[in-house]
Amino acid sequence: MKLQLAIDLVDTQGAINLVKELEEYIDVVEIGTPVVINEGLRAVKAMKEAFPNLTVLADLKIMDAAGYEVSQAVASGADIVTILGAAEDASILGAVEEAKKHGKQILVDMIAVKDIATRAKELDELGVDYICVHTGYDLQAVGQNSLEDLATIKSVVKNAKTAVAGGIKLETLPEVIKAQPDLVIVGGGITGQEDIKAVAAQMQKMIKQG
Ligand SMILES: O=C([C@H](O)CO)[C@H](O)[C@H](O)COP(=O)(O)O
Repeated sequence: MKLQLAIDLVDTQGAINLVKELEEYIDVVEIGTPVVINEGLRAVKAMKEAFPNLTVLADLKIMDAAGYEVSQAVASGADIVTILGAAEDASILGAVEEAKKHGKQILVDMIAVKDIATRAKELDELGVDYICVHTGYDLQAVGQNSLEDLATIKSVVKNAKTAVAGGIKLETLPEVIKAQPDLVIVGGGITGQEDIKAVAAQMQKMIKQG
């Protein structure tokens, strides 16, 4: 099980400053969708240049023109690129093919997918690397989480790794760990805390203990 730090609400320099403090506790750093919208793929490039040994995920949430968009993210230094599970199969295949060409990976974000079990099975067969259940900010605000969906994808997926994101905090991490995803994605549960180092260190410890 690995820990991914999602960085959403700062600029490129703010993101780099966060990783300077937290690098030793995380396995993957995510340049979040709001950062990409504000700063473009330059944020991904700057992160990879600052931390060449860290796995960098570009949270583009691609919906179309997938091969091209993945190619641009990879050229900017992304190791993993996200696409939406609701995208057409042709887009998913385009993303997978482009990523594989460069030895990179695709994470599918299942946000807003209604039939999680059926779509996860299809995506697994399309050869994606990760399938991620995700409660976005807008549904976190009404108290939802993704634990049930995580159990669902774990029961149908044969090859892809599983991931979970959305509102995970230190207090809810034990429940998430119990469900055994391959990747735990945490944003505000670290970046929004007073002592970000202590929280990240504690999360890393708990995740390593599995
Ligand atoms: O993907 C995300 C969201 O849609 C905003 O882009 C977040 O990175 C993801 O939800 C993790 O962040 P937290 O919910 O703050 O843990």
